Amino acid sequence: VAMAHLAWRLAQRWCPSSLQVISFPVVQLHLNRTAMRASQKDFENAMNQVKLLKKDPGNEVKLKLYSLYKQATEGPCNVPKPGVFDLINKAKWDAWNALGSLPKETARQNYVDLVSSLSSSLESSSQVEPGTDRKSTGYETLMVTSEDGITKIMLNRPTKKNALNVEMYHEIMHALKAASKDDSAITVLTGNGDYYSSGNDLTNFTDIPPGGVEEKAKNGAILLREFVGCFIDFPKPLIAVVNGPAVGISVTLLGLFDAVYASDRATFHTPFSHLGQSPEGCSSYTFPKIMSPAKATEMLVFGKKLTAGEACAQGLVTEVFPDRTFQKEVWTRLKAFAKLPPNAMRISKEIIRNREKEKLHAVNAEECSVLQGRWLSDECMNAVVNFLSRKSKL
Ligand SMILES: CCCC/C=C/CC(=O)SCCNC(=O)CCNC(=O)[C@H](O)C(C)(C)COP(=O)(O)OP(=O)(O)OC[C@H]1O[C@@H](n2cnc3c(N)ncnc32)[C@H](O)[C@@H]1OP(=O)(O)O
Repeated sequence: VAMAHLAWRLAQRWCPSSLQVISFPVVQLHLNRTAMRASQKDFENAMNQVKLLKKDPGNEVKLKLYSLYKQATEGPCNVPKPGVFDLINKAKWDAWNALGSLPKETARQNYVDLVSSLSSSLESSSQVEPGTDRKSTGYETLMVTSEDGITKIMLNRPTKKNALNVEMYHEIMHALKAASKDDSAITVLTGNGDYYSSGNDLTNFTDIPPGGVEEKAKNGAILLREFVGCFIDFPKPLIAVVNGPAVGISVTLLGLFDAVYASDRATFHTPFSHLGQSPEGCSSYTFPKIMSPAKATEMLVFGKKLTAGEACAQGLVTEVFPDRTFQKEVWTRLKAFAKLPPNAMRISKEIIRNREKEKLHAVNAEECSVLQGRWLSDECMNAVVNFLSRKSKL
């Protein structure tokens, strides 16, 4: 009820017309002109594009635009948190604050990317020519764009640190299936905001079906198996652009990527024992192979959090970049990769991965079955309850 009320209040305040709503940060842009540096022109173009949007992008997107704008121009949230009853300003504050210490440059880039995806998605689909560069949305929890031979799947719940809710699992599977068939050469997974992903959304455990917790655990295991299976079978080069901290399943899956580029702000944390859970994403097989059994045990059993540099030294991360230049350097490199002959890349990936596939599917099935049992354990239930009742964080 509170959320519906908030959405209604936001709509009332911000939506007399989409231009009026979204032009709010444009005005401030001019006041903050001096804060702009290298990509000021792109940023200003993006602000202008926003004014030309024909359809209202919705409150969630407007909050994102607002927070990225504030972060890009003023840096991390620097104003006191509004009171609980000041719903609109609290929503805006929450969105801005959720960006944490995201650098101004990255916020500007994310703003430009977001506007770019909106400009395309909110126009008539008849303007999209088959075979040309395109951007697609229709996703609630992702931003998916396809250009320069790269399909980019961006996890897009920054206010929840890109935690994977059930909808996001389904949308990622859908986006991967679409990417496997589109005309892009490579596919990239990344996160919007200051986190890459905080892993499984722990509120996934709260929606109990009529069959009770057993049915919930069984459904979770089926979903997880299908989800991880999509990564095992993905046919094109799959690259993770780890823009910030990664937790849980967002870390374990990295063992199934073809390359992992990380900002030096990223950390890698798999606190399964703390959560009464056990490894997934085929990490019980890939991690010992990648980094040695003992190092894998430190991560997967003892929950040791690695810095980006440590993860790179262990072979989980391919290369680490300074956060300041991360986006620019990585995307320049990816654009060059995407120009390589796509069939050759696909075939080379196949020959590297194929002999492992059967094993990976078997490991996935076993991990899901073990996890199904863990989700019913007191250890796991207590950990989830503690998080949800704000008694614990990682
Ligand atoms: C069906 C398939 C299942 C596959 C299983 C996979 C296993 C895993 O992935 S295990 C890993 C699970 N993840 C966690 O345990 C992380 C829990 N989150 C945290 O400890 C903290 O939120 C954080 C350390 C990630 C960030 O702390 P910080 O203080 O910077 O920010 P917060 O105020 O806590 O977060 C903002 C906002 O986001 C919500 N949130 C963040 N992560 C999650 C999450 N994993 N699940 C649910 N909600 C999450 C957090 O509650 C805040 O929400 P509110 O603003 O509404 O309070």
